[in-house]
Amino acid sequence: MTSAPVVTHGLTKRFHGGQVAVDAVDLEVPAGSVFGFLGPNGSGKTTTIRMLLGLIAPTSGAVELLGEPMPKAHLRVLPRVGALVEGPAFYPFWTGQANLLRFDAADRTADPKTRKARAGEALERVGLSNAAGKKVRAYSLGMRQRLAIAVALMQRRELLVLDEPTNGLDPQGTREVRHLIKELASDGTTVFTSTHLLAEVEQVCTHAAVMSRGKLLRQSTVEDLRAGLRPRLVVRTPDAGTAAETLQGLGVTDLKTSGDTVEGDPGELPVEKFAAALVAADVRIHGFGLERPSLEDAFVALTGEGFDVAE
Ligand SMILES: Nc1ncnc2c1ncn2[C@@H]1O[C@H](COP(=O)(O)OP(=O)(O)OP(=O)(O)O)[C@@H](O)[C@H]1O
Repeated sequence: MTSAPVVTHGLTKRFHGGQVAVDAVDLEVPAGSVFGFLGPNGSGKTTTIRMLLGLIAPTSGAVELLGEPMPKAHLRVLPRVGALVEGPAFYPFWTGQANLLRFDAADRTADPKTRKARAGEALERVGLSNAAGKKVRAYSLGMRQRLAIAVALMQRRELLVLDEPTNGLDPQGTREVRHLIKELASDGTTVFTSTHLLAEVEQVCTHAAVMSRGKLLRQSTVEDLRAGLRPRLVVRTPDAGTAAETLQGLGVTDLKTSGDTVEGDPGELPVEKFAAALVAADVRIHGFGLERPSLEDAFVALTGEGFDVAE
């Protein structure tokens, strides 16, 4: 059995001034997963990632990366981990390839004899082979971010830790980076990526952990995150008032009406009976169906707040 590449026990960070940024977090990231570390701005994601990588010390708790204790084993562990925490600063007037070679030259664990070949491979993996000889100044934002990921890929990595890798990118750049993450994961690398975007988790991740105000609320497969919520019955009709009354009479709970839409929790009731009952009550039906809850619904159910509410 392979042990989980990232494990934390009661990981806590209290900054000077008493603020608890990360509060007793127990993470377990399965091998081979694309793990979305999800939470609004300020929920403690970056602070957690910095502790995982040994960039700051926890106030209490423990971190294991690739089965080894951090930061104690950092010399053995970190060469097996590619990280993108704060984007590396590139020289704009140097080519992408020259920038990669420079970062590798600063890495004492890197073999200078294989440097050029490794840079070529990393550029290939992020889809920048054709732009290797272009100055970084001429790169789009997406290309720069892919180059930053190439820095992390200069050596073979078992684990990639990415802090908001699509932050600040335009839609095209975002698509490029999401595609790249999926591709990296498809050859077995575990990817741990933080994000404040639910869509990113839906599109890219197999697993997710939800952070809110420093606490880890839930971690599971993305599928199970949604599965906790029942589908909602949604009816679109110009006769919303009568529809709501009829559905209530049939036992639908948690009914909400907004404009021409009535929705509610059908529980275990047979849905096929509802349409007939609505028609019998002279309700004109423009739309009728069961809607699968979104990840956003799951998030709101977990935290009791909208996703964009930061603090
Ligand atoms: N060096 C620091 N000193 C004091 N407080 C800090 C420090 N770094 C972070 N914090 C606070 O800790 C909390 C968590 O911040 P953190 O950056 O980990 O959140 P985040 O989820 O990564 O959000 P963002 O996406 O905005 O970076 C915030 O309230 C932040 O203001």
